[in-house]
Amino acid sequence: MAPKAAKGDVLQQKSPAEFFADNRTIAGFDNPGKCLYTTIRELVENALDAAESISQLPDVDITIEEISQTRLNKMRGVTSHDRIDEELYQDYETEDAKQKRLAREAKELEKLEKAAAKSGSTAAVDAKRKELEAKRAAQASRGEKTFYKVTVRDNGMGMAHKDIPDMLGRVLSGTKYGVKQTRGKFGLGAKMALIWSKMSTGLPIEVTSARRGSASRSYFKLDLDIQRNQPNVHESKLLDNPDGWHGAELSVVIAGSWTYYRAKVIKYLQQIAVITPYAQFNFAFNAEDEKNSLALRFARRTDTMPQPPKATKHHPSSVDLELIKRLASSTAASSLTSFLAKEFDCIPRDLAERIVAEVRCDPSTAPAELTPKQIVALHDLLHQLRFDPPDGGHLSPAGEYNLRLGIMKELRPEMVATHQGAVGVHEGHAFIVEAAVSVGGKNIKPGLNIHRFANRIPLLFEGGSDVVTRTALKRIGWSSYKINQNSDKVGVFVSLVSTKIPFKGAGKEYIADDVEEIQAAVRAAIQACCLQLKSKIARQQAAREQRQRKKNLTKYIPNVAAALFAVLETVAEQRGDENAAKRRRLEPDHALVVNGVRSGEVTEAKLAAKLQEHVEQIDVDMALEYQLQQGITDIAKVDAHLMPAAARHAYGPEQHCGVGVIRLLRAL
Ligand SMILES: Nc1ncnc2c1ncn2[C@@H]1O[C@H](COP(=O)(O)OP(=O)(O)OP(=O)(O)O)[C@@H](O)[C@H]1O
Repeated sequence: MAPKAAKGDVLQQKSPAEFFADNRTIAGFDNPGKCLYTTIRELVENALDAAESISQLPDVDITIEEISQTRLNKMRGVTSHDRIDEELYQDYETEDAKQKRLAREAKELEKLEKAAAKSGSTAAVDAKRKELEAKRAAQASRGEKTFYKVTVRDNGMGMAHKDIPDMLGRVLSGTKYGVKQTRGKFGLGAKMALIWSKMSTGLPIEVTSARRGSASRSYFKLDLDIQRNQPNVHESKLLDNPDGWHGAELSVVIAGSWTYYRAKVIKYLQQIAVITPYAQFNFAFNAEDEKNSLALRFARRTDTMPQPPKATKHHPSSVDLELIKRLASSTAASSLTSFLAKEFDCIPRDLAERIVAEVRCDPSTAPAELTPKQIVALHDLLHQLRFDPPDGGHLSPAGEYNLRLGIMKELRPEMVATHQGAVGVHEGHAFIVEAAVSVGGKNIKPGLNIHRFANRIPLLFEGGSDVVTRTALKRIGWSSYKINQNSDKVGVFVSLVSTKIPFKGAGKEYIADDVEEIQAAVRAAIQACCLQLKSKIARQQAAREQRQRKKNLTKYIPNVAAALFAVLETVAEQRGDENAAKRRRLEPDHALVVNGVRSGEVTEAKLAAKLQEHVEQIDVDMALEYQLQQGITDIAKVDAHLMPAAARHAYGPEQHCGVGVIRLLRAL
């Protein structure tokens, strides 16, 4: 007998919007701070997709306006009242508790001041004072929360007036579901921002948008009916578009935490500037208190934009039963043969005919009339056959040039190497891995600094589980490339592009480490960069060692000269002592030096100068020898011509040095 349903077990259904509202974490909307970060990120990525899809160099303006609870209440038409019963509030403190707290704080401060007097550093005292001040300010604001109006404006393709409500007010709706490399994929991001704004402030989203060449701009104020998963339009109108603007501007008011996520937001902007150096980002944080405001500009560094990604067809080895059914019912092809040739990648007509024969179907069968059994047979067959892999021509990697440029611009490393791997395939989807490894630079910590990108989105969270982090930490023998992974300032940049990135979760925060093909490609790309750096590092190390050796030798010259001169003086003074002279039979060269000391021609200063000259010579000889070892003598022999300063000139004497010959010109 089936178990009886408990009294409360009522069958319920959830709309997708309700599901994601209940499980915000899946989409990267964890706590208020993270929600602020993810909102910015989703809107910025939509802006970039929109500009790139029309081959427009992206201009993205991001503004965050801080809004106090009192101001938010005014916007919502809620009146703020004075408190009637203080004791009801979370921040209520009895007089007794307040006195105790003040005494405790004073004690803590006194202790820190005493320690500071001893150590001479007041840093800890200052930090404590700041903390107490912040606490006092929070108390004075009576636990008021802070809210943020996030506005992102772009110069992209814009949205059609009639589509805006569905695109932004219906979860799981979008234009990026095809087989194409895009930053967005799930049809969720902008709607999650709206859901969060509904949950935290109750305010709708405002959208202004225009398509290219449009005489009007669309304006919408809308929210999302979470239970029904459908847009709820508050206001819509068409405005004039006198300057022919195209793009979109979206504004949401949400709860957040700038203080805790400030660093992450800035890092995200820096990273997106690295991977999209052809975009310009203007960022402004407008605080309630002007002194806390911040403005950043990430200028465009190049007008060279990677070729935009192209939509491609499904690769036959990656399709599932449902997809075949869907394609069969929606295709314009009238026969099974043309269906296979038209709807799938890597199936030319002749192969399509052979497949149809193999599946034992009538080639003229209309795809929509395939029986469930025939579809199962076709599916099984497609997974058994051998097809050419996708060629990757539809992908749009950042390009080594852009990657290098972005890194140079943001980090200014001492050296950087880049590499783009060959096209790989995972579940029928082509992918390309690009990598860069840099050494040195500003604002970079010693050790491995790993930067991850997927479809040109920076990934900042869950790094520990990501394929790039794991590969860099565990699968690369850094020392064999003369890189010290603990003390050198190493930047590792890996960018993966594909029509399907195996993200774990809709929040797109990290890429699984369990896809062998991707793992191997990441490893190979990092290794290729390291190999390029190895010889540069070796050269740099040798030069450094040489400089150090020269420095050490030079340091001892005064002492050695003094000691040597003292010995020579002693020998010179033994002129009259016949027995001593007999005992000390001098080599002719040495006798010359001793005589020089006697005559005053050889002095301590002259000895020091000679030693210095010798050290310089060793330096030059070693440099030459090193170059010979490195086999770069040909480079040293390359002729270099300088423009004479005057039209009439004569050749001067040649100057020979260890590494080359310089012939000077004399103007006549
Ligand atoms: N700035 C914009 N310009 C033009 N179209 C936009 C813009 N923002 C959103 N859209 C449209 O709205 C759709 C839904 O956007 P949304 O952020 O919800 O999902 P997505 O970008 O498709 O996927 P994901 O959830 O992976 O980010 C997009 O597919 C796009 O067509």
